[in-house]
Amino acid sequence: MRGVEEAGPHSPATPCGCVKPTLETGNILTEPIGYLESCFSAKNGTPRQPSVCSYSRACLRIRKNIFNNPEHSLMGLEQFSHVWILFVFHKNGHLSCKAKVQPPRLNGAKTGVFSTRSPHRPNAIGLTLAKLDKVEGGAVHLSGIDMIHGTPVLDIKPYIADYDSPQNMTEPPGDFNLQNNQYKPKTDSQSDGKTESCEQQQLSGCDEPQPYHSTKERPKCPEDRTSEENYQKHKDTAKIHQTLPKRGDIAVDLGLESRSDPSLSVAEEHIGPYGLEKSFSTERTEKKLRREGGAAAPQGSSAEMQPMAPHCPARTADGAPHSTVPVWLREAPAATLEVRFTPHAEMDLTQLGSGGEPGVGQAPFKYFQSAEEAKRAIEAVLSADPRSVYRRKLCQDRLFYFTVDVAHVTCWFGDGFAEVLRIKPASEPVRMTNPVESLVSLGS
Ligand SMILES: C[S@@+](CC[C@H](N)C(=O)[O-])C[C@H]1O[C@@H](n2cnc3c(N)ncnc32)[C@H](O)[C@@H]1O
Repeated sequence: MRGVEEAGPHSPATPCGCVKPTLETGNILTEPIGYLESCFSAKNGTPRQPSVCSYSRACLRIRKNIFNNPEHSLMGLEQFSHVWILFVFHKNGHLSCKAKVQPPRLNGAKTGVFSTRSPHRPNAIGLTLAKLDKVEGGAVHLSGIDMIHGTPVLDIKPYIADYDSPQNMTEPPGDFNLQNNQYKPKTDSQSDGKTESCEQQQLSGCDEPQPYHSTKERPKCPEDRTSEENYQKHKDTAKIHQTLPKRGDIAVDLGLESRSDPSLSVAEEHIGPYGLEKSFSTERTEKKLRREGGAAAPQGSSAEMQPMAPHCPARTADGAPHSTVPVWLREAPAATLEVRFTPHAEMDLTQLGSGGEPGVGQAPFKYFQSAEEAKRAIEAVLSADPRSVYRRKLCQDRLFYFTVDVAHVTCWFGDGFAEVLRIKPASEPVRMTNPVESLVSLGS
């Protein structure tokens, strides 16, 4: 394969002195196609992934300065159930980012930024798979989102399972290839004098870098290794500690809806983006529940992730390749919390849904259809524990606030639960970002 010429932002000129078009150097000046109107006003309390809360709603209106007739650009989109949303993490606060980050699920341990969904990355671009509820003129109505109000959106693309899910990828028959994570031992004559072990092939094929460090023992080939063995290996190397997970925990780990979520229809499960992992997770859930617990990163440590046995993908029953995730994502320590509402908070919510105190005329919810729906959304957000690792460890007894739709929620966290204390009308309406401020230059 031909190497890609390095033409960074500081070398826009060709050897002959011509200036290369910026697209060729990878520098683009983006112009948001619209600014998201979201039920979440701030980062606090916004789900970490779209799968956390199926009631989280948003609307995106295509701007007229992108297309004179925004509705033309959305023609045909209504035929899709899900869309990819590419957006800018405009509220990151700073442009800097680190090569290693501490994702909340790792409870303080570090891993490479590109193996996470951290908002703090070289180009502050987010990618969310949202449910497309409705296309209305030049606007799209979405649910299951994890972006805050005012988020500049760069693009919408339809989710197409045939293209976007490894389950649906076709492969050359009977051949080893790097995409399918299958190990086929090389003969000596093939090996070129270099050691290309199962582990290397596995590494090249897997989504996540999870090297073995032992050179003495040739690791089992992916298809030989059971997930139980993977777990054992991880347990040995990462000095994990065990906690008994709840069912919902696994769902959140893998970006799944909770099974108790009544909005999850069979059709969505079937065609949805996480269908593959769902069957996968059910099996793992059972295994996980059978044994005593899951792995956890060392509590309170800021250690780097220890090398661990990859979760090696096998294949689905019909022979399609699985996707692979690292053990820390499915065995992470963050548990699903039980969510309670005080009688006072229940009352607040009912009042809010009915338009506020009698005579005050407070507008009811803008995004939720009922107080019941708002309650479910609050439950979903809190059960996934939205606190940062810092807050979880050092400010455990502090009150936690967040705003969803017109509800300003006050709660506190105890051992394994979150309790909603008050729900008041949000005092400040969310202000839209000035579009001019949101022009983002990428790659410079
Ligand atoms: C972990 S990111 C994941 C986003 C996306 N699903 C992805 O994988 O790229 C989601 C978190 O980003 C934060 N966030 C959402 N919108 C943001 C914005 N416009 N600017 C900065 N941070 C944002 C919220 O705290 C939210 O919990």
